[in-house]
Amino acid sequence: MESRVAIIGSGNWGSAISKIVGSNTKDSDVFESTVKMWVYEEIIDGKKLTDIINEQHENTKYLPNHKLPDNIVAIPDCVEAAKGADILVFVLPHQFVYRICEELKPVVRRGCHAISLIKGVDFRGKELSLFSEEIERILGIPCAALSGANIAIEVADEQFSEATIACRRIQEEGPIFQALFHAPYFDVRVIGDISGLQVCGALKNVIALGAGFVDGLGLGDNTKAAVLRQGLLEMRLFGKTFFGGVHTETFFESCGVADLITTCSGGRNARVARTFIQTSDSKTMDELERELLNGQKLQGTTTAKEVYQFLQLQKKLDRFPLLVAIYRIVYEVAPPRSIINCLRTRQTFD
Ligand SMILES: NC(=O)C1=CN([C@@H]2O[C@H](COP(=O)(O)OP(=O)(O)OC[C@H]3O[C@@H](n4cnc5c(N)ncnc54)[C@H](O)[C@@H]3O)[C@@H](O)[C@H]2O)C=CC1
Ligand SMILES: O=C(CO)COP(=O)(O)O
Repeated sequence: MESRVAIIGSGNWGSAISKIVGSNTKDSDVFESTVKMWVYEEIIDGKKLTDIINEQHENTKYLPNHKLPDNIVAIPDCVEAAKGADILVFVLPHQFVYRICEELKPVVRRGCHAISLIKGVDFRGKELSLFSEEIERILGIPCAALSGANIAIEVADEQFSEATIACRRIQEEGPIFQALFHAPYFDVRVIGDISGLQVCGALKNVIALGAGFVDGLGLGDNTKAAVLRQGLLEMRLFGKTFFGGVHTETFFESCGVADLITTCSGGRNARVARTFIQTSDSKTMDELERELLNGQKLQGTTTAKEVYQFLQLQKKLDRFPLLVAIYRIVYEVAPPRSIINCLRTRQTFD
């Protein structure tokens, strides 16, 4: 029997990936053609976003000027979208995942598989977990993860990108997820390191804030490269310290260094962080996110806070100087140039 796919989320990345998923399920022997996509309902110019997507086949708010395949069907109720699915694709800003999973719990059927495209960590209380773990825990189904150097608009424009999928049973699940996500312009490699892949996806968003600060300060590429180098080291240390089975090789996949580079150059986190430094009227990152992103969500700011609080609890702040410096610039009005101090190997006084 063909597998039924549902996409949970329809923002900038959710809409871009729905182009690939819709095209791969259409006329497939493996997947049912129709893909239900949960859309957080909004009214755009007096019309429901779900109606716009279903009539115009375009998400005019989150991915304007890109046609979605007509077998992608927008559904405003997440329970309705997920009911009966064999594969659930989670692609929503990380702050909303927990609530949605709780809503889906009663309808997710046994034998269903999930894959998380979310970049972030879950920190509530004392435990820090990855979203594949949270989805598995709440819904009781296995969850893989996809991450890579994938600025949504470039993927939607069909510019060549690589991506990494991590799953536990590579032989069994790998080909299914490849069939769902691989495209001539979206080249997917499958690995086994689920934790490493997600640590990369979460932390690179924080490092990208640092890269944005460097841009905003008018510093050059050498300084930015220093931020990326230190960032990559802290990403690896974080993964190896707090999660089992994290491999150094993962940091050389698309989900690792490649995503770090792309996010630090063209991503939203870097862009908003740059403006944060350059604006003269001391706006907060949250204010700038609302002003600049038209409803899209920054993941780096919340992740910076979650990671900082976790490291504080673990008494390991001193081992992650760059992550700490970025947190303090965003939340404790530390001078932006303090980012340089944490890159120095010897104390100097400017
Ligand atoms: N945009 C990109 O280039 C990429 C994003 N990602 C990751 O994918 C995940 C999803 O990101 P995007 O699709 O870009 O989302 P987005 O940044 O476009 O976020 C907006 C989405 O959040 C929804 N939303 C707003 N308020 C909500 C609420 N109260 N409850 C539930 N949903 C609500 C909106 O309807 C919209 O679908 C994130 O973890 C992100 O890091 C990964 C690769 C690329
Ligand atoms: O994850 C991304 C690219 O791979 C997108 O990064 P931003 O959220 O900073 O735009």
